Amino acid sequence: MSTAFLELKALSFAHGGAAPTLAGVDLDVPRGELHCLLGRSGCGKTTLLKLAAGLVEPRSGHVRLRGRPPAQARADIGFVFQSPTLLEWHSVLDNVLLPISLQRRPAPADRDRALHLLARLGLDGLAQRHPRQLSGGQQSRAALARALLPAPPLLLLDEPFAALDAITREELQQDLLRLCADEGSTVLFVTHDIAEAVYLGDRVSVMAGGRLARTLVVDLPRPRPPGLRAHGTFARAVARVRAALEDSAGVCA
Ligand SMILES: Nc1ncnc2c1ncn2[C@@H]1O[C@H](COP(=O)(O)OP(=O)(O)OP(=O)(O)O)[C@@H](O)[C@H]1O
Repeated sequence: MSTAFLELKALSFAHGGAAPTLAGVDLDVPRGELHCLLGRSGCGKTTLLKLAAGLVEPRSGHVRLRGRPPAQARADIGFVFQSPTLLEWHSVLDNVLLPISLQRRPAPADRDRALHLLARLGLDGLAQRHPRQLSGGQQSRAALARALLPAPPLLLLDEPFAALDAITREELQQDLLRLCADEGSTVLFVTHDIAEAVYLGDRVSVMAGGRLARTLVVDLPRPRPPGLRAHGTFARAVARVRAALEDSAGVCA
């Protein structure tokens, strides 16, 4: 019996009649883990997240979230895909409340939680603005607040900070770690940034050519101490993951 919270088993997928995009992917993510996926462009990371979210069906193999297929566990999954979109005609607060208001009328407690998350993500005072009145980084924060609002047990994040400057990105990485620790979320996080994967991840999986080439444990303290990025242990962890990524390069088409 598997103890995985999220289980991907012998997962294969192809877009239309094309060659497999994913082939034989096995991954067990335990509850509370922040698991990063790294890999060259086109190796299948987004496709893997879509399978985990139940947005597409595998050709073979299966996904289970606490033993259930994702289609039966939608309420337990929050996601932020690349270039998160907010609804232009809604306020920031209403955008954050969207996962609730799609199901029922938000209660005062939902509103309080939305405002709390916005404040935690540095957006106090912007709740009544419209998305076009926010910077790109603020929009990313609002999209993250929206994904976190229902306190989903599983968060699927596809390069959510890719468009941001380095400092905003580091702030959001810290916010994400704090919020996930508080909420007990399990996270599958796609990134191209090796340092980001090492800073965030309990483990990092390297994808290549539609397969998981290697999974490495990140042996750094939790919570991440201040100044960690300047420390030799961090540089060594980054170098180890970089070497795994370079080793996998020959596998990637
Ligand atoms: N809708 C689609 N129809 C056909 N092929 C697709 C479709 N979406 C993705 N692909 C192909 O599937 C492969 C994997 O795409 P995917 O988006 O999963 O890669 P990725 O690793 O997330 O890439 P990136 O890092 O550039 O976002 C690519 O070769 C891509 O061209």
